[in-house]
Amino acid sequence: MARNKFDIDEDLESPFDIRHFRRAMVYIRKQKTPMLVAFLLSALSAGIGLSAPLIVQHVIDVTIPAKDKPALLFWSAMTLATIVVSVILATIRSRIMTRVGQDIIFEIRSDLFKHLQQLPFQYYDDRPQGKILIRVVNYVNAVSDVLSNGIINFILEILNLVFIAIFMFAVDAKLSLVILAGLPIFLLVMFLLKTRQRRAWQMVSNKSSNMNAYLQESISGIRVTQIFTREERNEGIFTRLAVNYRKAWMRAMYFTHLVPFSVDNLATLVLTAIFFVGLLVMGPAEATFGVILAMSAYASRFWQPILNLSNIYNSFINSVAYLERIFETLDEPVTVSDVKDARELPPIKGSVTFDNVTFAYDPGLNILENLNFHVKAGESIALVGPTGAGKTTVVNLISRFYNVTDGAILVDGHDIAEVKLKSLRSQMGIMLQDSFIFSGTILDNIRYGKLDATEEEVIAAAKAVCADDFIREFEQGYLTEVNERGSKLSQGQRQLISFARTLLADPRILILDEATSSIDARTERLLQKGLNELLKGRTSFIIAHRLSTVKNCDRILYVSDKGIAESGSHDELMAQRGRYYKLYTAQKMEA
Ligand SMILES: Nc1ncnc2c1ncn2[C@@H]1O[C@H](COP(=O)(O)OP(=O)(O)OP(=O)(O)O)[C@@H](O)[C@H]1O
Repeated sequence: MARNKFDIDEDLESPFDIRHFRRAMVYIRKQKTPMLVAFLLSALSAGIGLSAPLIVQHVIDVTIPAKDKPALLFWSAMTLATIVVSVILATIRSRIMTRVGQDIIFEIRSDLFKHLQQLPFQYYDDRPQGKILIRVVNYVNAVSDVLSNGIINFILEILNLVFIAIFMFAVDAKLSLVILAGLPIFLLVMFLLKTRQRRAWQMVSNKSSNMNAYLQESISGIRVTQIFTREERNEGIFTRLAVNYRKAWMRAMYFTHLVPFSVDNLATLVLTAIFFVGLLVMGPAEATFGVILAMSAYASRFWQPILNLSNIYNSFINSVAYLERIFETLDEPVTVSDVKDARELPPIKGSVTFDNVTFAYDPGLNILENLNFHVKAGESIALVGPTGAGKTTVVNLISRFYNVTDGAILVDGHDIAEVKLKSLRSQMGIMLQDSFIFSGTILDNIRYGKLDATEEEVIAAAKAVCADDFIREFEQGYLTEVNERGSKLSQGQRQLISFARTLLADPRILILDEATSSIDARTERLLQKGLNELLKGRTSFIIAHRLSTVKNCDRILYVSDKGIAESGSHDELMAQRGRYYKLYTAQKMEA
């Protein structure tokens, strides 16, 4: 059951939960030295920057009236120096923090990727891939700034505010009170606007996630879309998602623009109040031109840190939701993993026993019930039966892609739930229905599971599965680049390549799920010969709908009704005249 379809919004308005930030401290702590350096540089740069209005006031009120040219030159040079030093310090800080932000992103993303690689099939069965991608890419990007710059900026803006207040009061206390009088109105406007702005941006994030999920699904399914000429309808769905995104974006931008607009207006109001109080109430003796100018400069600077603090607060709140999603992914239990005292599975001979195995993907809906069978090492077993009967499920359980709900599966007498997964899967060769091809060369693809295989070994495996001929027909042969999913290759060629990949690993147990379904009859006959050689001495489970390909197996299991309805060799089952017999004769007649 998909928990989150492409058109279902995620809940991004989480209550502020300090635990997420505490957990994020693991990443931040590693960066504490560069962050401390950046903080000191910023504090220094801000302090130097704040002294400029004081210099201006001194020059206007003292130096110019005294016509003191050397002092004027000195203060001009000082002003220039404050600007240059501030810019240099700010640049260094920005470089350091960009690095810190990227390092944090790198760490979180690596942890996510590592975890995603371990998550069981079940996790991927349950959610759209696009939404997983968004977590790894967008959400991590979104939190990096808060985790790196957010904390430093938060402290800096508070310090900035305190310093501005000190400088302001040092110039004139009365006019400073005028500025402070605007504060309650400013805070109220901020509170009202910022909450809406934050929600609006969360909506943007949600709509972008939905669009991404649908886009991903559409790209994966493009062939089916075109076959069924669903393009127009899909465009309709995409348009709806894109329109929702645009609406959300427009609304978010409306608030984003409204904030500085309101701040500017408020700042102008306060400035007017300064002029009014300074000129009309205090008079020119007390409120000199220099004082008015310096106070105007501080007044306009005073709102910026408050505005920045409210931005930081909003980012913190948003990040909580993103962090929650990131940590939720990291906390997703690896349900199929090594148990506490898991043993290494020694080199196996290849016997397999299903001991009263019951299995359900979704609780209560058993796909297999009390399944019992024993396969001797070296035996070749065919699993046949109607669509959806559970054949793939049986082989997925042998490789422990899912845990059994009840009972046990034994390989050479070892319960597979108690041995190390790696030691189990490395002795198995599994060829799934979907023969996935990765981007890279054909050689890389065959070598995928055995990186140290020599070129000769790769070629030998390809020859064994009759893939060598068609590979050599490509201009670049084994070095031909194939793209992800192998769209340059035919379905049969993809199957042959993944066949070679499976065999190269020289497994003791071989699982072939519809491995030859797309291969033409002539190649299949050739393949069968090679295969018979290769299967010798190995235990094999072969799922095939084309019964002609499995009739030579030692034993055929007819899977149906949550269990095995018939079991025996081809001849035995034909003699029984049961379900296998019916299926076989029906196929024979069709042929
Ligand atoms: N990931 C999953 N989550 C929930 N149910 C599943 C999942 N995979 C398969 N099923 C269900 O389990 C049953 C058995 O599926 P399975 O793929 O094992 O059948 P099969 O015999 O291999 O079919 P086919 O011949 O079509 O490949 C089906 O009813 C299917 O709907």
